[in-house]
Amino acid sequence: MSQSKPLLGCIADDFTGATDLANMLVRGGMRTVQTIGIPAEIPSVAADALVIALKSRTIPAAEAIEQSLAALRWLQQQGCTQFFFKYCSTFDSTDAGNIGQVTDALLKELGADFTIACPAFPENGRTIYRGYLFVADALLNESGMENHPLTPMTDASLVRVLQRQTESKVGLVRYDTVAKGAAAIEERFTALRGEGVKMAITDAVSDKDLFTLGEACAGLKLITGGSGIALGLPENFRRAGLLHASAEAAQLPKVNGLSVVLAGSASKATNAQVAEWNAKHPSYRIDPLALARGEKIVDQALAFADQHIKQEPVLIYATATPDEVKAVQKELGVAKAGHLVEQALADIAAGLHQRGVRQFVVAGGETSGAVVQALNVRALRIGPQIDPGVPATATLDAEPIALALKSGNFGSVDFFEKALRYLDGKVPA
Ligand SMILES: Nc1ncnc2c1ncn2[C@@H]1O[C@H](COP(=O)(O)OP(=O)(O)OP(=O)(O)O)[C@@H](O)[C@H]1O
Ligand SMILES: O=C(O)[C@@H](O)C(=O)CO
Repeated sequence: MSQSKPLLGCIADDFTGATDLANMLVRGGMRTVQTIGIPAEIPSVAADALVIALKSRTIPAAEAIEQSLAALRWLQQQGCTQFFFKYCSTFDSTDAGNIGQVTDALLKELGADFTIACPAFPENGRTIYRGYLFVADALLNESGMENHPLTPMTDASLVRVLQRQTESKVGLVRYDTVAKGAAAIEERFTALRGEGVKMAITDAVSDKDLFTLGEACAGLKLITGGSGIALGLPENFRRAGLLHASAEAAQLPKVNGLSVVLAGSASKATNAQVAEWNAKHPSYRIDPLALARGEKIVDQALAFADQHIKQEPVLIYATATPDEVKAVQKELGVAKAGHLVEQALADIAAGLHQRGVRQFVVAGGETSGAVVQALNVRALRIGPQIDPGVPATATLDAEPIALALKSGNFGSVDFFEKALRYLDGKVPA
């Protein structure tokens, strides 16, 4: 893999989340490689951190545990000494899992008795106070996340949400402790351990809090959370003399080819980005009910792309308002609707690749998972940040594909156009 062994081994429960975390680690000076699932062969580039992207957020808990443990064992074999379980900054999960269940399994496998759960990502408006998660000015359950197609978040108390997913005791490190600094946080960890707490939600309202928390986590075998809590981790390795300054900036190879945008996210931000694109550029809308009726939607979408892509990029999307999504789900069921749309976008991505498309902007974590699997992507090099939480990436193949995998609620309203510029190598100085 590299002259030196990787330090941090990360398991992400979806693909956009994985690039979000990888982006954060790269910004912190860690050379980072992201693999799609457990790689069959070891990537041949040097890395201080490895991020394994799973698609385990919404699968049955037993399968998520099995996949996460397999990923952990592979990371241990590569020499990683600290481990990170990355999930969504909006704590996307249901009572059936998988955050609590997977955390329990990872702790047990590592022989560890305590970890934190910190999805805070202030740069993207996610803050935690007294255990309650806010998205910008709204509590999680009033932020639009209560309408998520797969993981509706209807309770903002993360202690309660996590407690429903585990038999282990869940605790809280409150903001007043975090504000006192790393030593006070570590004391609180010890006290919580004494009370039998295995997982503690940690308050954090700013990047400064995340740096402090990161420092306090230096001795933990396992850290769990969003990408924000990774902010402070590179410094721990530097302080220990294990991470050295690297001249390798977040550089990507130039990827030539046609470009498209695929959106299977129904999140608020994606809805706004789709509307912005539609005002100026061509797009094709996938109707999930037509898919369910067996209409040849994939062929129609590809035929539409054929009319445009040699002149300009197109958007192909299933993105819809919460009411429209609910109506489709009522008719088809949540899982079937999600799967039909993901499969269609995956088939469309494969068809577009055959037509010479090499630059893909993809919106939605589940959607990105389906698309990168269809494109046979095995590992990604992480490039410059497009917007907070979303880097430009390129596959590690001889003939690379450029990808921007956008989490549903990330990115400015003009994200699609901006991302296409980045994938084309037009990065502002
Ligand atoms: N019009 C629609 N009707 C029903 N389901 C849809 C529709 N559009 C998209 N979906 C499904 O909704 C789910 C959206 O999940 P996805 O993870 O891709 O986006 P997201 O949740 O916004 O992103 P993230 O997980 O990064 O926050 C997918 O399973 C997708 O297939
Ligand atoms: O943490 C986030 O919000 C994202 O990286 C993500 O996981 C959304 O799917």
